[in-house]
Amino acid sequence: MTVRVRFAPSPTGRLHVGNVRTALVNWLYARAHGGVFVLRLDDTDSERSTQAFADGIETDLTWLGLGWDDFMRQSDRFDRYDAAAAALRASGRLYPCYETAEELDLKRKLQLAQRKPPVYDRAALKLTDADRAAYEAKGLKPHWRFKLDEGSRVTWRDLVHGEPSVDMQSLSDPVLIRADGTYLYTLPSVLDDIDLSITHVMRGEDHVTNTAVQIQIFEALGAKVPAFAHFSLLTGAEGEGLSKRTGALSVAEMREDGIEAMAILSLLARLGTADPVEPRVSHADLIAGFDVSRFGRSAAKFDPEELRNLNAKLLHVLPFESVAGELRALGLEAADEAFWAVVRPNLKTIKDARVWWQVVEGPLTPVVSDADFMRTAADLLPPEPWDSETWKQWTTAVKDKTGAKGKALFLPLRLALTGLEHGPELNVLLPLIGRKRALERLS
Ligand SMILES: Nc1ncnc2c1ncn2[C@@H]1O[C@H](COP(=O)(O)OP(=O)(O)OP(=O)(O)O)[C@@H](O)[C@H]1O
Repeated sequence: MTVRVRFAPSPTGRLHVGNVRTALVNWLYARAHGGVFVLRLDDTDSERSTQAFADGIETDLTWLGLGWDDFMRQSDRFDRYDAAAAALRASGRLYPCYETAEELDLKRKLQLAQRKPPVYDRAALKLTDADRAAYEAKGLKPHWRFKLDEGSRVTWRDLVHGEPSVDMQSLSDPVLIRADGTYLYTLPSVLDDIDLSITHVMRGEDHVTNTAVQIQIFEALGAKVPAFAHFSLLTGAEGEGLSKRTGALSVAEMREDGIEAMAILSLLARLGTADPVEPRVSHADLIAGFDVSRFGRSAAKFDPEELRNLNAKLLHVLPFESVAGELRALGLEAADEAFWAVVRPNLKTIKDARVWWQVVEGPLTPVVSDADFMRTAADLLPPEPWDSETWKQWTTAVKDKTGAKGKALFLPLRLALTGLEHGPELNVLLPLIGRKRALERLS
């Protein structure tokens, strides 16, 4: 059996890290099992879904390297949903209800006052044809509820949650179709999963109750029920919930800030597991380290500070080939492997490379406090070619001549050569700066 999984966001905002964690576990599960990863846009809500957000989701996934093998868009499939709804009506599992929101609210309040669970009382099932005709004559349109098989608990084997079990008597028959004829998420999602032959539905814990309901819909439609995995939801660093609509912790913003896709993925692949977070340099590395059984049920916090630290750690080990494109995009076309090897231990984000490129290439304003000292140092600069020994030879000569040592020797030279107090090791930086520019800066 080929594993087939899907990531199904609604195009109502840019992806946040919680969405991406769900996309990532699906993608990794597909790749680790030689399976198929489907991107499905849940865009039945035409008021909040936009093409721009759909494009944004594709841009984000592509940038993250989470490519999809198949694509589906719910707004293309209303005929299919209508046909399935008709079949459910015919079998008596989908029934029309005419209560207004106010009436339902009142019912709930009464039930709560009587210490009863606020579950829909199925009054609509008792309506006669004449009652329904009377509602229609008043211009009322029905919403449609799925009749749950309330006799039993629904239980399933969950790759993360063990064996969750939902008491169906505690649930109201869910509305599948609103009075304006639009579909809620529940039914289209099941039909898409059936038609895409999805074998594993892997999503956030926000869907556990949906799953119990959807299992009954799969069964009512005579379809095979897929396996499920519900991952704990990621929160922000303070435990706050995430929503695409607020735009917080969006990957688009992280990319703007110069964070590496692999840093985001490395962190998300480990949050919610007991395994240590470590930088992964490639997708192949992530796949090799992936094990769905490592994910636990406790909520996991996403800390932007942890991401920034991991990003720095990752940059320190990334080979030049992995960043050549990014350096070009920053306008550093001539940056080469030697430059990368020298500067990468000093980077927090790739954007910092621009600072060091300017330190190497100039122009910069040297900081010179003692002109005589610099003149002496300039006179002692060895002839080229330079290598990583040159700095030591030169500073030893300057020390012997001037008597300066330690910080008093190195800091003025660094300030003159780079304009900055800190930075890459000068033994490797000096050969990149070269004799001509070094002389200009010392004088
Ligand atoms: N905080 C989260 N952590 C992990 N997964 C999440 C989180 N929020 C949503 N998801 C998952 O992302 C997928 C896409 O969900 P959805 O488009 O509803 O995202 P959302 O952020 O809740 O959207 P919106 O804010 O627009 O309602 C679902 O599988 C959902 O379970």
